[in-house]
Amino acid sequence: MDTTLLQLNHIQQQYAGHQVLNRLSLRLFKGEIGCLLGPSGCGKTTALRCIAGFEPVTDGEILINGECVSSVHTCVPPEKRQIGMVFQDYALFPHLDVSANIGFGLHRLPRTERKQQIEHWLQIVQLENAAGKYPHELSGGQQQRVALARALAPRPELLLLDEPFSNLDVTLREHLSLEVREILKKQGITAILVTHDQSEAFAIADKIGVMFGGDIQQWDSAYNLYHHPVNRPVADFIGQGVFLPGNVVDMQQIEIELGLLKGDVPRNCLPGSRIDVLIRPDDIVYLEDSPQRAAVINKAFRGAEILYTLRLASGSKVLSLVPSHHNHNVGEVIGIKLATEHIVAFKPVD
Ligand SMILES: Nc1ncnc2c1ncn2[C@@H]1O[C@H](COP(=O)(O)OP(=O)(O)OP(=O)(O)O)[C@@H](O)[C@H]1O
Repeated sequence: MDTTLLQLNHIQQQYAGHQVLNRLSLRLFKGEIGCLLGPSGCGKTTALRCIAGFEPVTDGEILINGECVSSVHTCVPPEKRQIGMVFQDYALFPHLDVSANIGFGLHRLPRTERKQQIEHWLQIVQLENAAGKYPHELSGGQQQRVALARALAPRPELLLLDEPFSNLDVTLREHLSLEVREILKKQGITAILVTHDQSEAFAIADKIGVMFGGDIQQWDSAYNLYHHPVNRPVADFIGQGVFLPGNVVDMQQIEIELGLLKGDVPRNCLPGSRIDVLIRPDDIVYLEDSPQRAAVINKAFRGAEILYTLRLASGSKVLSLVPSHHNHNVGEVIGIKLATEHIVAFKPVD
């Protein structure tokens, strides 16, 4: 059975009367990697600071391993929470070499054991050859691996990562987030990450909480956030796509310009009513001889694929992700086919 390691129950936090966290709740199981994802200012860092114990909560409670560490009455100090932290700016000690940085939180261990632990973590983050180097002699990615090893060496119950890869370039960011996921999974570490970068969240997390206005709109796997968003703000925020107008035929069918979609129609929409249907770039496939035609109005080369922006007969625009050997020019008219597997649709906004 899954054991809950971290639980936030309706936590609230305000700065000078401004409500920053608004009854935020989540549950993270032991060994799971969670992520708070949302636009700037939605309260991600504040939530992380509350979990760490740097900020008190003004209502609700935070439990770690079933023990209340934050409530209106309690705020267990950060050093007593068995939490490790990795920050955006690495925050390494500049006057200590890599080994000493990693060993910083291990001063209570006997000297030999401390040395063994440092070697163990150097190996895990693949920095055996950089043990005697100083932070300024390392690349950004290497510095962040030292920060990770330093945070993990004292074996915290929970690791908190605040935008840990945002100072790195895109390629390294993707590579390091996969590497960090592998390390955390192998070591069975429970972690929670804060980011506004979706691809980072998708690469590293088991569960992602999409935050707006101090609350989590949906706490779910990347797959479900993309394919089954619970509301329009989540659908808009996650991935790419456009909304096309449709008509509800019955509770299993919606008619849109591109044809008939089959699947569950939201219960609050009646047959005959208007509805907005989310069409993702992977819902429109290239089909050379299709009677359904669309004009290429923009294209973005992505390597294996090209993301086309297409104009339909009605003038509506859709996106389509097409294998890049189908290379068409702006202005060309191409054949497409609708290939949705389920319906994501919402009542039109008034
Ligand atoms: N110490 C503070 N005093 C007053 N207001 C604050 C303080 N810290 C944060 N805020 C406000 O709280 C809100 C949430 O900030 P927070 O840093 O948690 O957001 P965030 O989602 O992490 O944003 P970002 O992605 O830009 O870091 C913002 O409106 C911010 O201005």
